Amino acid sequence: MTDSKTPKIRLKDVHKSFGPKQILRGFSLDVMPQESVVIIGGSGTGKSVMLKCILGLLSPEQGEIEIDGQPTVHLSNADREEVNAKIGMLFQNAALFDSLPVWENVAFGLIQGKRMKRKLAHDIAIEKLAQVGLGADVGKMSPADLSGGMRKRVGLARAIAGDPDIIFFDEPTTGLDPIMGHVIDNLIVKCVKEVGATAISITHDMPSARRIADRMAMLYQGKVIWHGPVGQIDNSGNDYVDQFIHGSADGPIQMELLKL
Ligand SMILES: Nc1ncnc2c1ncn2[C@@H]1O[C@H](COP(=O)(O)OP(=O)(O)OP(=O)(O)O)[C@@H](O)[C@H]1O
Repeated sequence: MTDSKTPKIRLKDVHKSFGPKQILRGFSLDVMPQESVVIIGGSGTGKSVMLKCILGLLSPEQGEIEIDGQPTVHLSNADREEVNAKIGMLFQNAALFDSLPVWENVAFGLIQGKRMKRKLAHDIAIEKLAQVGLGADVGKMSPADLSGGMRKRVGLARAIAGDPDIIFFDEPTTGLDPIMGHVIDNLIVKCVKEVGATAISITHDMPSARRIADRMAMLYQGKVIWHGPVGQIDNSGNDYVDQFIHGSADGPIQMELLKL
């Protein structure tokens, strides 16, 4: 058990390079239990790399990542599996298997990871589909026959299927129209609350970020250069944040393309 003052997720001075390319250069961030933090930052700044480091898919060459106060960077495979079993994930493209019916996509982690009996996993999948507003009839369909918004709902149902402590949302509204994006944001907020999870999201969609974040953190040149409650984002006093949230081509952030 951990107390409420222990961050659910702590990244301390994380460095990650690929050859000569330094992507994370001292990334530090604490995410408190049941907090929803959105990471913003330009394309290619390392937001996905940061999530992959937390999941153990990439190994930082310096720094530490703690979950519930426990260091995770050098875990054995078995311990890593145990940590990752606490984490749900909604991928950018929902990453559904078209060869399996919707319910089995939702139940995938329960059957494969938790070795749950199919009947029980099926019933939980139907319950989770209901939580995201989809009926049992959708459970029998192929993901290939669903609209983009429905696929996102199914991805969300799968992310919450194992009642995770932590959920990652990777660009949850990409590819959706603004109204469906809003609906998915509301569902994300509702589901995260119902499960009692801690959430980290990465997105370029500022209206979505404002809806789902308690706090935002801006990544620039491998570090968190500003973080604060979502209500302070418009008065951050940080020129980089201002440029980013207004999507302005002029300002201190010089995109690689603009240098050409
Ligand atoms: N396995 C890898 N090998 C080499 N380079 C990589 C690898 N993974 C990521 N990178 C590089 O790291 C940089 C950051 O990538 P990342 O996907 O984290 O960016 P991002 O901030 O999530 O971008 P976007 O918002 O466009 O999705 C990019 O330059 C990318 O090419």
